[in-house]
Amino acid sequence: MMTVDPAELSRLQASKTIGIIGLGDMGMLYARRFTQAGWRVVGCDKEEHFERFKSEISDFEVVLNGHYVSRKSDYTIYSVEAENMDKIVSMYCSSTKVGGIVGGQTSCKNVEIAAFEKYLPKDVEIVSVHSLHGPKVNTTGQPLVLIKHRASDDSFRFVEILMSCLKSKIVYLSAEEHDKITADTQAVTHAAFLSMGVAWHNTNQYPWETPKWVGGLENAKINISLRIFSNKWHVYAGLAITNPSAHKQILQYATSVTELFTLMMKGRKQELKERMYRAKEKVFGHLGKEHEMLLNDDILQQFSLSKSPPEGKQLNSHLSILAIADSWSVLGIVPYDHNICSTPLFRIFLGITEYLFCTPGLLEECLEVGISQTEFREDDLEFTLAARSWHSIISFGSFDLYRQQFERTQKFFSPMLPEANKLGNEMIKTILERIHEKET
Ligand SMILES: NC(=O)C1=CN([C@@H]2O[C@H](COP(=O)(O)OP(=O)(O)OC[C@H]3O[C@@H](n4cnc5c(N)ncnc54)[C@H](OP(=O)(O)O)[C@@H]3O)[C@@H](O)[C@H]2O)C=CC1
Ligand SMILES: O=C(O)C(=O)Cc1ccc(O)cc1
Repeated sequence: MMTVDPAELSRLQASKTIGIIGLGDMGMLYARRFTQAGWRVVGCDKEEHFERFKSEISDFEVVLNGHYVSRKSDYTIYSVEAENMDKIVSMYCSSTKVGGIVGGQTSCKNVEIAAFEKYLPKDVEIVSVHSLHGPKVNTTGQPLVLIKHRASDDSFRFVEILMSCLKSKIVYLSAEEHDKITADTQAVTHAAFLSMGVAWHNTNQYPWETPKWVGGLENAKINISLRIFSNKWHVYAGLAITNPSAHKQILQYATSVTELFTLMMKGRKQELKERMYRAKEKVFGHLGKEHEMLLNDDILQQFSLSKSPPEGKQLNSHLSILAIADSWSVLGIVPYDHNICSTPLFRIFLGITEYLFCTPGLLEECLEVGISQTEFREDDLEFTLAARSWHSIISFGSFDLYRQQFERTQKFFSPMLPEANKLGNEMIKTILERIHEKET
């Protein structure tokens, strides 16, 4: 954690105003936390929401639109949908205070920085941010990326001091580095869990009601998938569609799923084994004997959505997990290198993959099931189709199709989403505490 001189903090808080454009989940989180820490905050949402926000919010100033925010603020953060970033920046940027600083919270920096460079007056500085967690996660200790794109050291220091109230772990990156890492971590993780959800939907199963999806690994898959479907579609669409590096990762994931499923169907056991052992060596080969695994089946066992979880476990090919290790292997990604900059969902995906590959005998068991049992063929086929369909939608850049596919499955799961969210929060809290213990 950085140290902040109290006198410097008081001087900045007395002289600077922080602006937030977009008072949705993340914008509101920032506005509230900055206000509570003693900063002067001014925010806005869409003009049509002004009266509602004005009557509901009393702890910071709410104004009609982004022009009023920009004129007053020394640091303005755009916290809006990625799809509309270019349009919204073009609307308000010319009102930015002379000599001010501007940044954004969007999950991919490619479009955000391009919009700032295109529309902002040259005297305006650019420092962008990205909190690598959802709005309901405790910010303490979570990664927060800071991007000093066009700014003096003093201006950057001001943003660092402002952000210190979140008690997050600051990670310093360029916009390009940020997008490359988040493509490797977030985008492909979401693609996997979105595909699980669509596959369950297309086979008309609520997995917590089916005796097939039993045990800790299955609980993690179900809870994360439903957690994603309980969020807003635009968050996931934006970070996948607007990030060119993400397209490559998601294509590789869909290709790995297809190729592994084909080997299973054809019964090409030796080829499948060699490929997965190669992936194991490339992704997990560097872990020493003393490496303590983050997750195991027992820890995850307690987080079942089922009212009376069946005993024992059902063997599964775990195609979705085999395919992520294969993708990392083919693309030469060592996921542990990204731990410093990872989201809770990515850490869990890595944790369950590590568990499957590093528990003696478990990988062999999965490969055997994949080759010789037909119990999961239909599910694996639907999963393959879903992974390929998400890849098509993302590579065509269609926000509209993304929304349709997402909301269709969201509706299917809607009766269970509140409960799944509660359980998912508990599961994430437990796992984050475990990560914290391991790190300290
Ligand atoms: N949710 C998450 O887990 C995380 C999200 N992010 C990123 O942060 C950004 C915001 O996400 P999040 O808060 O979740 O999304 P929300 O949809 O909750 O918030 C966006 C807000 O911006 C408003 N808005 C749209 N246009 C304007 C405008 N012209 N002027 C002012 N406000 C406007 C929206 O109104 P309306 O709803 O009416 O369109 C909405 O209230 C996104 O780019 C997302 O990718 C980053 C980290 C985590
Ligand atoms: O942890 C995840 O991957 C999430 O789903 C929450 C999330 C969504 C978007 C972001 O830009 C950062 C975090």
